[in-house]
Amino acid sequence: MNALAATNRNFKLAARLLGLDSKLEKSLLIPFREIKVECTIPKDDGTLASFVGFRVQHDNARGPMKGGIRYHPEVDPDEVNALAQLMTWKTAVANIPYGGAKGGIGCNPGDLSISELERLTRVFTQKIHDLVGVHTDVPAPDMGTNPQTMAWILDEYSKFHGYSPAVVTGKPIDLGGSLGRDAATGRGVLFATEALLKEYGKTIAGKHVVVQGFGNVGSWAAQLISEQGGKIVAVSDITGAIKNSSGLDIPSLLNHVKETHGVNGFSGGDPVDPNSILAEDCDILIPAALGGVINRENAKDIKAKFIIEAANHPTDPEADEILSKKGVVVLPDIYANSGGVTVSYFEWVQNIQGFMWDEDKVNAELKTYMTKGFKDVKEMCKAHDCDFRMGAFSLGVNRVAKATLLRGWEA
Ligand SMILES: NC(=O)C1=CN([C@@H]2O[C@H](COP(=O)(O)OP(=O)(O)OC[C@H]3O[C@@H](n4cnc5c(N)ncnc54)[C@H](O)[C@@H]3O)[C@@H](O)[C@H]2O)C=CC1
Ligand SMILES: O=C(O)CCC(=O)C(=O)O
Repeated sequence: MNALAATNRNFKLAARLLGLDSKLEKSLLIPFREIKVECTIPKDDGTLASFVGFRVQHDNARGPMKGGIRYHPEVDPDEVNALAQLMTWKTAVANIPYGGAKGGIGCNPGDLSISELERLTRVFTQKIHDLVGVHTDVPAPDMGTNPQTMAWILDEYSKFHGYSPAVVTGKPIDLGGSLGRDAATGRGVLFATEALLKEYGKTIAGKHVVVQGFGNVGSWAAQLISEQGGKIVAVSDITGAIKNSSGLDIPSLLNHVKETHGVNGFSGGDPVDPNSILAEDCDILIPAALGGVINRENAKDIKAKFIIEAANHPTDPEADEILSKKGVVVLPDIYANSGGVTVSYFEWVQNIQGFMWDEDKVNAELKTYMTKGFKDVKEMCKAHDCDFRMGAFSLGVNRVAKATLLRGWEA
């Protein structure tokens, strides 16, 4: 099932659980605006290269639309639509005053030089600058983008609208970025995991953990979980996969990745087939890379008792059914990876106030939001006798539906 069909399916199940009026259901499903732009740049060798960029603004009932920008060869309109919709429910689950959006450019950032990436980012920003803004739509990093990408967007946007640091989040600290944003999604994954395990009378100490994806989210999650005594027994990224059943030395692995740009070849572990990493023996599985990786083909092989969705839409609905029958507990993306957008919200608030928080305050506030989010999701699970995915979807959809009804439709 593609990402959009899967996300629509989960939304519709939640809408039924809540007994939403069918007209309201339809209006919540249709995106507010879909933008598709052509971005042509001169490459370093003087030839031209054309790319397609997207920004889907899904819903703004609860506030400015918010969500990352992804640079990846597989970016397509359906996927961006699904990811934008997920942002709407995610910001509502986190209870931060935003709607949802997502963007992307179909490109392989690894094939482009820094100056080509800068030109591409600037052309994309020129094409969308009048449709984003501090109080309309606030982009942030996602797969393949980073604080430098946000700095270029900020600079290009500011040429048209005056200096506007709050138009993007996930910026470099020197340009008004928030302390703690870099680690925030991974730290949120740690807090979510702790909250879930507590529910089962367990802690992270000694748990065997597998992480798929070792970029911003996966590497921070692995580092913070290992600092709490969790054993990271296997990790993978685009370059390969490694395992060590006594636990990988994460600080050494981080150094290796800094030097070689991938986990492949790390001497503190044995190479393993990246295609079988999800089936490695562990207590906790953390997908932190692409969507749709847990599907009807491989769900039966998963040995983890808990899956914490650090990636967006890593689990297909057909896999959800198989996992549920196996008794595997899945903590869904729209709660589990909401730490990133939550600290993006703190960054936006700091920019608007012209004030900077220290990192301890950022991390403490993040913990408060993640803990409250878990409690709210759990209450929905209890009220509707459903799993965590439906608990989170019904919580998010209900909050957006309430805001939509309060604002009304009168023209
Ligand atoms: N950056 C953020 O704040 C947030 C990111 N996410 C989600 O987390 C996931 C990861 O995002 P980031 O860490 O920001 O991206 P990133 O670009 O920093 O890292 C992506 C990682 O995935 C790996 N990867 C790519 N294809 C792979 C494959 N086929 N198998 C295994 N690994 C593969 C890459 O090598 C890299 O290690 C995405 O699904 C993203 O949407 C969710 C919430 C916030
Ligand atoms: O930090 C943000 O605004 C958005 C992060 C994001 O794209 C996500 O949560 O999937």
